[in-house]
Amino acid sequence: MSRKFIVGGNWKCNPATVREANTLLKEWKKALPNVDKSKVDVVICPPALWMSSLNESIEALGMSTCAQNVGKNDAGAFTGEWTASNLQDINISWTLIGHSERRTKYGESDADVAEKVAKCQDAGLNVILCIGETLEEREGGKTDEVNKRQLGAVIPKVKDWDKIVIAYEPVWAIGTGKVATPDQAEETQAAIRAYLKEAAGAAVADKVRIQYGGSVTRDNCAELITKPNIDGFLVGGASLKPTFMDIVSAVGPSKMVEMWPKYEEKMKKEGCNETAIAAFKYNYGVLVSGADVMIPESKLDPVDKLPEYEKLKEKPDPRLLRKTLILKLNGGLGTGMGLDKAKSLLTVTEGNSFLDLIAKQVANMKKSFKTDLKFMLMNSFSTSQDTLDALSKYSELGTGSDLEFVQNKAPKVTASDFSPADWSADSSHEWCPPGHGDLYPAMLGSGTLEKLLKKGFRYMFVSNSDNLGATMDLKILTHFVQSGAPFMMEVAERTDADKKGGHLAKDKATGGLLLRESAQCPEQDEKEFQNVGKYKFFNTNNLWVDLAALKREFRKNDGALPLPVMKNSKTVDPRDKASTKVLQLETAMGAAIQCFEGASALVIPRSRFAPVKTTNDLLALRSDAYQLTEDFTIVLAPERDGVPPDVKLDGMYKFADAMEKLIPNGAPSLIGCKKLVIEGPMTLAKGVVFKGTVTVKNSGAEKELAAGVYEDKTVEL
Ligand SMILES: O=C(CO)COP(=O)(O)O
Repeated sequence: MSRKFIVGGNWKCNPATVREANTLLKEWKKALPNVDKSKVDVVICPPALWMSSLNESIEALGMSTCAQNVGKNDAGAFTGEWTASNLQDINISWTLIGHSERRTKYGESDADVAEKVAKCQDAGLNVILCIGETLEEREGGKTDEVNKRQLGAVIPKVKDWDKIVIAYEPVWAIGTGKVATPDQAEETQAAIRAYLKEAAGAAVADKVRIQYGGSVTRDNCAELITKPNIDGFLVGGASLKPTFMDIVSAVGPSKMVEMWPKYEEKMKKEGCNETAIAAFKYNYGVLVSGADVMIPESKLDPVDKLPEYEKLKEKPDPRLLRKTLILKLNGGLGTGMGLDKAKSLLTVTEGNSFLDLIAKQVANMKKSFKTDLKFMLMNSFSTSQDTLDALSKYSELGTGSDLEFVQNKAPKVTASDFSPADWSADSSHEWCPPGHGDLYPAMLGSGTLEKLLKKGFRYMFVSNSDNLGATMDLKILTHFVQSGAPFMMEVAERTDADKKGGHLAKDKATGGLLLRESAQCPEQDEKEFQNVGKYKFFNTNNLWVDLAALKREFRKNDGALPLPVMKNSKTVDPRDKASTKVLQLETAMGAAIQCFEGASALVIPRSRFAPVKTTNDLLALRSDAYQLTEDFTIVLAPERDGVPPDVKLDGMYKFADAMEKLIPNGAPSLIGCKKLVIEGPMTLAKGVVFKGTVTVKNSGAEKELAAGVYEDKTVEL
């Protein structure tokens, strides 16, 4: 049977004045003018003194007023008490009974609670009966026993079960910010229902609603409410905020309840594993909860000092290499550069693709460290085959599941109603890769994490395959391991050119490190976001992860890492702008820094960060401004003094094949070039040398720029 949801707001002895209470009700009215009573009951428990005066406004919102307590007595000489009938008399038809604060702070026994319930039954009052175990009891394995005892005392007094709601509130979760995990709450509430069945019969067990209470917020409610034995919430602290209405909305006409079964079925049919499903469910839950993904300035402190690569003192320990995996993220298609295959197949320099260079780097590292380094790739469903083919000539790298694991797929979400996107013309368009934050669930779900740990691997160095500066560095590995940090991010100093990208910061509340991406910055804080003097560091996506700590985090969070979720608006068929609007839910792997307590960061030289995002980067890389070293890394020529040339190609060269046509004879010399701007159709002859700041323009038909030295000038062809 389906039970109607019920959400309670237990204000306890708050707020300070009745005026504030009225203001809160007005805020709620703005946020959600009227609750859909057919879907959810909402009861509000103000301090007793205000019940009468607030009742009308509460009812006007489609909610009911609920007392926080009631006497076990009838009318008479009971100073300070009120009776169940008194409540009925002032049109209050609900009360809480047995809240843990009444039990622990005012000595209410199971017998007192039972007597109160009996009085309410006689008066026809609805009761929310609160039960739950203390931390000590949970840790002593007594959770179910305590709940049974508290509930068992009441069962003989109940004649009308329609007037009873149970609120399971683990005492350790009340007001602590420590919410029970959805699985913990579900497991306990299922046991409560099983006991009800045993003691009061199947019909009762089936219809009685069981709320969960204890640090419920709008951020965690969407996930909890998907559990079959959680029929709503009893909310304390979060019910004193305007955003309490987000909890009501998440529970009432819940998209999660309505849509999740469809997603689950779709993902199962597609063969997605449990971890992939759990990861998407978390992301979808965040979407439908309407949780605020913004990180305002007021919540942040800047990070001023960090350890620096040049100052590391640890003595490099080569033994650690045998416990370390080098992982390259290779899920990206080079769509931005007009490719429909893995971006890493692009030729970078001297006939080598990114993959060739990576393979040669690894072979070289094995030689120089005299160790058999473990190397793997995370591919996506669209890059796997091409990549394995391209790497087959480097058999010493490994093959099959020893060489790769494949990123998960996630369903696209219809933007208008959050239903699973449907595109029968080509159902492959209904799926998308869920961002590189999927690294963690993909490692877990593919069994790779477990396999590596079993084989004695403990650490992972992960970087993007288009960052050829990201090589294994024993000094960094040793520093990471000896620091004992579970997670470490290589960061570089932001310059004006990086001000639009994300930055590292400290969470004011916890002191922990986090990343703020531009999509997470409220508009009014944009100036501070771009202040590179204040927020000095950016994430290079070269990350170091303790695999044992990763496994612990998964365990702690029910098999999903709670990474910030980004909504990417697209059309279901990316090439058909008129097709259905969809949202792609993505996470970023660097954001995991906030999930690990004690995570750290290291400032590295720019040479470890040389990504190729555009054909501008590619042209520069192909030129003599960069050199290919003996260990197959690409570094800036020493003459450049650490500063890459600033190349701005016309939009017509955005795609790699167009850029190839611009330089049919190879890249021009850029070793002495500060800035190069190319505008209009042209080709560069063999032997073109740019120096200083040069602009080349052509507005007519394609022309060739003749060989020669061009220095600090604008050339019109
Ligand atoms: O006691 C509670 C509700 O009755 C829960 O309080 P919190 O939501 O503040 O943890």
